[in-house]
Amino acid sequence: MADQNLNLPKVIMHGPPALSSVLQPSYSQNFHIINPSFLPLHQFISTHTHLCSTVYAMLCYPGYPVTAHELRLLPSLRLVVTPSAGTDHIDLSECRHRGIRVAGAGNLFSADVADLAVALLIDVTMRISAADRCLKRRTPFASSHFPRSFKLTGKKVGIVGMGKIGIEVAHRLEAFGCIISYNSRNKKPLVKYPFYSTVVELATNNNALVLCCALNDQTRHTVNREVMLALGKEGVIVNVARGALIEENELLRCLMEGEIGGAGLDVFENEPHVNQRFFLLDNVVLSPHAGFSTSESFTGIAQLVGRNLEAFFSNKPLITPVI
Ligand SMILES: O=CC(=O)O
Repeated sequence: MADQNLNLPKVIMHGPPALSSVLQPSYSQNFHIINPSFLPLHQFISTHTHLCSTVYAMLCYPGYPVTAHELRLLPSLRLVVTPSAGTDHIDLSECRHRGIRVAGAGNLFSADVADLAVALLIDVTMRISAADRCLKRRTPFASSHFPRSFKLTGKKVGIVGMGKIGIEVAHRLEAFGCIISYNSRNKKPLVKYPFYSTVVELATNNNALVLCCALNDQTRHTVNREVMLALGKEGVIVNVARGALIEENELLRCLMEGEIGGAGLDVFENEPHVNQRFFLLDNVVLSPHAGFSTSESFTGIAQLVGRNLEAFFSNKPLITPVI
């Protein structure tokens, strides 16, 4: 445990052992940080029942589920903070039910994630990573051996999820002369782009799909074989949201059989595991869930997490509330 001062408000970590680095040292001094380190949360709590009975806040991390079970283990818990925009690892309805507040990353990563989405789309359509691999294998002057790339200018791009990230992607792609349309839970009155009420229709009418929506029971596996076939043989899928939005085995099959043109993926269905069949495909560009790991944003999130904890323990409004 990093801090033995039992008079400070207790914050329990639920994530990778290095999760405490998501809090600036200046903030850490204000809290009694409890870090189970390599122990699973439930095991740590069952051997430290007394200590954990007065934990009011949890700092969690995507990939480490905060289910009704974990929440029940901490009877005094009143706040969950995640250093992420996505909250699919947290049982929000149980939090609501128990009156537990939740704070996230707000808009902090939107620009970085949108930049990465556009970078992946450019890379897949212009075959930059594939060309780089080709030259480095010392293939004699690559361009004559190399399959033709595609223009991005003038392409029709459908965005799934027109939230903070989706809108940033749309603005960037407009500068490339792309024609934007979108799908989301509901048509957004303030969004000027054409709306399609299903992802299949969006795919039918576009050359590329960029996935920017939240993962939930309605959106899980929203990109299935029907969507991929509707997108077509030159279609490209970019995913910077959550891996389980796509039926990954179908994606692999469609990529291998040439049913779609390519994919740019920052997220995977079984993270941190990445299906190795992707490594064999030249029409795929991969990134290790890095949309939110710029140095600037890392510094920003370490401050934001601390500010949310401070606000909560001083009875002030959360800075970036989810609920
Ligand atoms: O995946 C990253 C995030 O949800 O912020």
